[in-house]
Amino acid sequence: MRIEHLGIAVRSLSDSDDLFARLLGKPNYKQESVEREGVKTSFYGLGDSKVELLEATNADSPIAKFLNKNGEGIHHIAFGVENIGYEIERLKKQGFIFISEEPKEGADNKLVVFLHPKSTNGVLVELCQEKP
Ligand SMILES: CC[C@@H](C(=O)O)C(=O)SCCNC(=O)CCNC(=O)[C@H](O)C(C)(C)COP(=O)(O)OP(=O)(O)OC[C@H]1O[C@@H](n2cnc3c(N)ncnc32)[C@H](O)[C@@H]1OP(=O)(O)O
Ligand SMILES: [Co+2]
Repeated sequence: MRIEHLGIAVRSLSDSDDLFARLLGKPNYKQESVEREGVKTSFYGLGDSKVELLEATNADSPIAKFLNKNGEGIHHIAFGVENIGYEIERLKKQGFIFISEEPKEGADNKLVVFLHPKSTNGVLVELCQEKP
């Protein structure tokens, strides 16, 4: 496993794109919406990892709920894995709780699943695998 990306919840993608481009000294390499998750994302490459900015696209989005409760900030950590099915089975046997055990299409050509923060010390964990 490695840290594939850090997800950061933001209120305005355009304002935060401006901020992160200045912070990291380079522009984002893509924006992509994932309607199922109710998010619009913006990605920055950072060595072997990425920063994923997340703006809510509707009021029911997990990002809208998170922003209402916590304000802007780190929303999740995503671990990159080679075989997501294998990791789901391995972690289930260890007692970890998945929000859904079915990998779904994420952003940036990935299959993704989430572990519930209640089973991971209050941190929302995403597993992601490159789409075959
Ligand atoms: C773009 C696709 C993909 C990618 O390719 O990278 C993404 O990153 S999508 C990112 C957005 N999608 C998700 O976050 C999906 C997974 N999340 C969920 O399913 C839900 O957010 C949740 C974690 C199940 C919580 O939903 P819900 O129970 O409806 O919300 P509550 O507000 O009632 O929270 C319950 C409980 O959970 C705590 N919580 C919520 N979000 C987080 C978080 N990001 N990190 C840590 N803890 C979180 C919340 O504080 C509540 O705790 P208690 O108050 O103690 O009960
Ligand atoms: Co993510």
